[in-house]
Amino acid sequence: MPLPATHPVIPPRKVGVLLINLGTPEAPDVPAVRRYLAEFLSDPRVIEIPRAIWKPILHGLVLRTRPAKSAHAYSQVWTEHGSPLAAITKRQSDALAGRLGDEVLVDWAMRYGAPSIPDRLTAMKDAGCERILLAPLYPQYCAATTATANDLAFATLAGMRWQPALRTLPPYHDSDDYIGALQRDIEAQLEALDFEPQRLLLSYHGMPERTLRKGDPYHCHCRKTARLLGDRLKITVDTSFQSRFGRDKWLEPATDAVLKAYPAQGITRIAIAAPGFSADCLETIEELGIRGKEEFTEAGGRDYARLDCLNDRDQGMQMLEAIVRRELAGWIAPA
Ligand SMILES: C=CC1=C(C)c2cc3[nH]c(cc4nc(cc5[nH]c(cc1n2)c(C)c5CCC(=O)O)C(CCC(=O)O)=C4C)c(C)c3C=C
Ligand SMILES: [Fe+2]
Ligand SMILES: [Fe+2]
Repeated sequence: MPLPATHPVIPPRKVGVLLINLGTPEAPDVPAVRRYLAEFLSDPRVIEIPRAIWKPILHGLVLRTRPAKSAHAYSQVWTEHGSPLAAITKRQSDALAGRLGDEVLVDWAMRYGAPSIPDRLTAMKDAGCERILLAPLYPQYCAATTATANDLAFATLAGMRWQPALRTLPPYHDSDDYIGALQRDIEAQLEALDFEPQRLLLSYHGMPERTLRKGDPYHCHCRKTARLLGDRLKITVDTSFQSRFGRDKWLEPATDAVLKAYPAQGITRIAIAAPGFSADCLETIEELGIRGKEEFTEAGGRDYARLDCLNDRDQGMQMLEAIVRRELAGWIAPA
């Protein structure tokens, strides 16, 4: 029997995968960075201070001073395709779409800024995705990253009449696919260097130390990744935490302190990698690649190499395909 003319069009059923990363400003200038920081630093999952205390600090101090400093940093890493974080996440999404084939619609979104999670989730549902895997690209679980991305996706569904079924990608900090990809990729990058590093420093994004006491597994996940990777690599591995923000005590040791202390211990040739970042971004290219190198060489270090993240290179995409296919089991045919 034909449908009545008033019946809405129902698109053919699809499975969707939404890759999610943190977010980045739309331009390396002060107004765009201020907009980005205002959204990011207003998230109570990121700054866990009572709003009545934090809001005046954010608007009266942080958003008046930090945007200029950060915009200068962003201008040093900006590319013809825009922010490295957004450009690489888009390439990962395109490459994963090619690997998964027509059965799966792959898209990408940012937790802060554009393209937004509500916008992309709504577009996926409109395109017929009745089942969607949310894939926040953070190997180590953290409430300030994984949970807030999932929160916003769930909040988006709260406004939908016909909700898609959702799955979320679990942390993959100890998965064989991830550790193996890092091992092979790091070994290849070390091999290509024109010097032999005495140490490999694994630098993770820091978090306030109290989040560990409150039960966030992030610290333990970072340590486990480092242990599993260290067991497989021939080089001695150290671990540190970067990007301290504010006055509270953060996870230690701090990356800048480790870099400054190495030369006095006779360690003057090092490589540094950031396995917690699935894509290179401000924190890896500028903080580790530019500032970290200055700190190390000013303290007497001689040779310094920043290794790239897995990004959309073969090892990274093989790993992403494997962990995504595992979570899609029962939704798509096995490869
Ligand atoms: C209290 C503040 C912050 C917490 C907590 C935090 C956790 C956290 N962040 C990442 C990943 C990224 N952070 C990036 C930039 C960035 N982070 C903070 C602050 C906190 N992060 C700020 C203020 C900024 C902006 C830049 C600056 O002003 O310094 C980025 C890079 C974004 C880009 O555009 O390139 C990433 C990625 C993780 C994984 C994490 C907790 C585990
Ligand atoms: Fe951060
Ligand atoms: Fe721990």
